[in-house]
Amino acid sequence: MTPLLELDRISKRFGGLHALADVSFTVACGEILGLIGPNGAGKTTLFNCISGLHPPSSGTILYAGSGGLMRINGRKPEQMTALGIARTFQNIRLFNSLTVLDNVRIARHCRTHANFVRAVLRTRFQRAEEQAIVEAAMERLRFVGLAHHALADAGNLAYGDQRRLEIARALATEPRLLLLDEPAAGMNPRETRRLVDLIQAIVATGVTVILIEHDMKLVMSICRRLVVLDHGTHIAEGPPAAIRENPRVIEAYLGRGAVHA
Ligand SMILES: Nc1ncnc2c1ncn2[C@@H]1O[C@H](COP(=O)(O)OP(=O)(O)OP(=O)(O)O)[C@@H](O)[C@H]1O
Repeated sequence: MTPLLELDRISKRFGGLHALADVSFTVACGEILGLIGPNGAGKTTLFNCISGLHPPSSGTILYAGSGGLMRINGRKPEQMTALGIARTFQNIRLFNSLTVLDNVRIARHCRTHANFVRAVLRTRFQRAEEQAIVEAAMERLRFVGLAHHALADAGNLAYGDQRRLEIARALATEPRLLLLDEPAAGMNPRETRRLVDLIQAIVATGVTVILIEHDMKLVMSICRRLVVLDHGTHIAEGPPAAIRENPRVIEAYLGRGAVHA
């Protein structure tokens, strides 16, 4: 397997709380890796470390760049985005009063060369680039099935559509690694089925995905490999069938005694 991301003994402390303790695992190029664990296990904290929102307290994050694996600890979120790491959030973070198209256009700006002077002067370069941004944004909206809502306010979209808009926005940054934080939360079964198709279509384009999800049916069906966290520690890793039978995982989810019940 060719590694895209390697986490080596990542720890994160908030005061006296060890949200993550020595978490290590590797993500291969092109896979959908499921990251699961009970509430408070440290899953979102790990996404925050990888995406630069909260740098780890210790440990190393390695990411495959053009010259091989490089250490990316401590880079800011916009630098992580420029490296090709994009994410969605557990609580949807859209600009509700902007249109669906504008939400994606804003994200797209990280891949452009616009600057203040060009913007004020409205140079031909600037106008051409703006046009390219709109086209690229529309392409992402078509990809997630939201092109027909392009001019609607984001806040007026149905819940499942808002989640897919978040994904379109992340895709607009041209990621190599996409971190999806509970994308199926609050979705009905039909929306969840569409989400599964969408995630598979994203991976088919060459993007690697790490998926945090509490919907076990979804995770087990879409991921060939799972990593399980509990109380900030890595307790298991492997294919869904083995994880389902793993006594430490059963205990983490159901409590002591469940293993022998
Ligand atoms: N910014 C923060 N400041 C202090 N404590 C935090 C912060 N972020 C997370 N925590 C704590 O770290 C622990 C791990 O939280 P985290 O949100 O990463 O868990 P999770 O596995 O994503 O949970 P859930 O499945 O409920 O979303 C929790 O005890 C949480 O309260």
